[in-house]
Amino acid sequence: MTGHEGQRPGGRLASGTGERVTVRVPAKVNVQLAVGGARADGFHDLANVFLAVSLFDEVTVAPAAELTVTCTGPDAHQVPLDATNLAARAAVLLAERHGLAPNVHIDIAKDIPVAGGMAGGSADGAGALLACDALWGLDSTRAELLDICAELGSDVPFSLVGGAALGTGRGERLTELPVGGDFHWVFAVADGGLSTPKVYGEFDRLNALVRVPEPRASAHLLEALRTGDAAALAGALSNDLQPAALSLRPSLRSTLEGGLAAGALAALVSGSGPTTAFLVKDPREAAVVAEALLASGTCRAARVASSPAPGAHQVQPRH
Ligand SMILES: C[C@@](CO)(OP(=O)(O)O)[C@H](O)COP(=O)(O)OP(=O)(O)OC[C@H]1O[C@@H](n2ccc(N)nc2=O)[C@H](O)[C@@H]1O
Ligand SMILES: Nc1ncnc2c1ncn2[C@@H]1O[C@H](COP(=O)(O)OP(=O)(O)O)[C@@H](O)[C@H]1O
Repeated sequence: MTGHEGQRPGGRLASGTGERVTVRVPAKVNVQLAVGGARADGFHDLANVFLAVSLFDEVTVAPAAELTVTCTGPDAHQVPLDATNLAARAAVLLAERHGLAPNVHIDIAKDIPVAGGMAGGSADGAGALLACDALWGLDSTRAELLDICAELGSDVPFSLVGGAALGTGRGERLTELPVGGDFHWVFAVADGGLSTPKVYGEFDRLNALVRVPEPRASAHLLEALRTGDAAALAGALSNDLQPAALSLRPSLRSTLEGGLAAGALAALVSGSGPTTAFLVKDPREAAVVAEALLASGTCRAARVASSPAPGAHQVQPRH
């Protein structure tokens, strides 16, 4: 990995700052997303194998008269700047737990596609949490931060942890996984987002007459991650939400086919979509597949990334 200047292990407060804290947080791809039947609380039990990838948002917090949010980047217009923003919600939850007023300005430099199944909002929630914890000198434990993350959303704990992890329950209970090498990816960004609850709803509709089995992590997949074997990982990738995402957005089929025709080892929808993910052999193949995807006109952008990537971590603020 490059570009982690100023990284502080554990995301602790840079000594002597107190004015501005910046945290960088990765996107994710689900290399396996096994989905169980709908639970009474509306969620689904999962075996969710997360892999963090090297597309990052940066969340900067600074003291302010009141809680405000700004966002920059190509997708910034799609990000809510009110109290529903996951970064704002993180600041409020942490402040409440410590009897503080959440008087911070939060600036999000957004590079993760919005509503694309790459957990960009979750990344900003985890980033704001770690950044406010440092700004306010709270020194929360990892367990305290993970607890707040789980309250913010099912994917948020993984954004804090990064690397690779198996998420069980609704995806919030994490077991970190060993990864034995780098994997290379191309992500095709679609026009417009897909709503996560709608995709889970479509999964329920498509499986209404089926007995959905208990979700389980694949031993082959965990072994492929552990050994860093891209060909084996390609054979083990799976996403139970893919039929639902394709049902809601049939045009994704041609994007998946286009990337495979251009030489990707495997293709799948990322999480609830509509971003599609292509596992490739190396960075050179990544460039070839990205160019072919763009030329095909079946996606809005093609992004190259590698994994695993580190979880939320503090970096030097940009000036
Ligand atoms: C599908 C996944 C795969 O990692 O990610 P995305 O593709 O959205 O990034 C996740 O399960 C998304 O997690 P996240 O986006 O944090 O969802 P939450 O805010 O907790 O829940 C939003 C809604 O999604 C549905 N939901 C979410 C998680 C889960 N295990 N079962 C569900 O049914 C519920 O309808 C819930 O109300
Ligand atoms: N900081 C944020 N960044 C992006 N989206 C956010 C954020 N906070 C709340 N949202 C909302 O979350 C929705 C899902 O966005 P995102 O987390 O990017 O996608 P996904 O859930 O598919 O991974 C968006 O449509 C937006 O309304």
